[in-house]
Amino acid sequence: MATIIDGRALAKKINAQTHKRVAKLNQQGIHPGIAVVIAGDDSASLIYTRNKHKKAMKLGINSILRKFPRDISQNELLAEIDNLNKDDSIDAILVQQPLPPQIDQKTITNAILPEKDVDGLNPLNLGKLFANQNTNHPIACTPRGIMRMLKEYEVQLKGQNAVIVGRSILVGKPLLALLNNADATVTMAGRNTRDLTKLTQTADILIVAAGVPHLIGAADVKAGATVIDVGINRLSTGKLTGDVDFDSVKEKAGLITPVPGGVGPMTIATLMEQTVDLAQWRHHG
Ligand SMILES: Nc1nc(=O)c2c([nH]1)NC[C@@H]1CN(c3ccc(C(=O)N[C@@H](CCC(=O)O)C(=O)O)cc3)C=[N+]21
Repeated sequence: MATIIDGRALAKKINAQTHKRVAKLNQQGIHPGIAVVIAGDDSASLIYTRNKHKKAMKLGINSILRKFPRDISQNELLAEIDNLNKDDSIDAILVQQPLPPQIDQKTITNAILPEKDVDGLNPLNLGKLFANQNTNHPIACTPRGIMRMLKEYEVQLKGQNAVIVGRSILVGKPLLALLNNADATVTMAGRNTRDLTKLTQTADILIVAAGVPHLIGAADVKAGATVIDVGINRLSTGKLTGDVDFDSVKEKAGLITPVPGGVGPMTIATLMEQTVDLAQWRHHG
């Protein structure tokens, strides 16, 4: 029976620290602010947006939401980002993914000032991450939150086999760099991977971000492994479920994150923390 990683408890601890940091910055006349831009009505994005907004208010972070219809043009969206880049009250800009098909994700990502890129997706920030530069640069919040959980639960990374299922720019790729920088032996798998089961069975650390409900069952997992479930799937019953069959895998894994209550709250806490980081870096270097 695995130890269940309590993402909510750790997020609470981080949020308390963030709250204190915000109060301190306020005394120096600095008021951290985040802008979230959303186009369309993807359900995961709406959950995220709602939770984020509530949390920001609670921690004293200014939060503005710019919501656009799904038929917004790329130029309109770029103009909005340009305004936020120039707005001195905004430290962090997050453009929700996925974007509607008429909009090129890379063009949008490149338009966000690297100093305000709270998702860490701008090529300059991604480059610093892959180059393992220990300078102040933002890192995608879900991967950073996952690394924080692994640290909290004292999961050894050096020399361990880490398998990431899912190759997205928001989760898989930054995690590849982070785990590699921590001296793990990292394998990236995706929908084209042959014999996924055989590969995941080699994982000491298995991170699943595929967006496929219950993709991973007990037979896919090595006994005692650390299993991190990044999936967030809304079932027709309205229930949230991950990419891992929690009930069976928890009997075999050593450590496991639940959905909800695992990676999700950590992503939000890290987003808040990193918004404050960006405010601090922008004002103090
Ligand atoms: N540019 C961008 N950056 C993102 O980081 C990003 C994104 N776009 N688009 C959407 C996905 C999804 N995502 C979530 C984060 C937290 C919860 C979350 O708070 N989950 C709670 C929710 C529980 C509930 O409300 O029922 C939990 O797992 O316990 C959900 C979803 C971030 N994403």
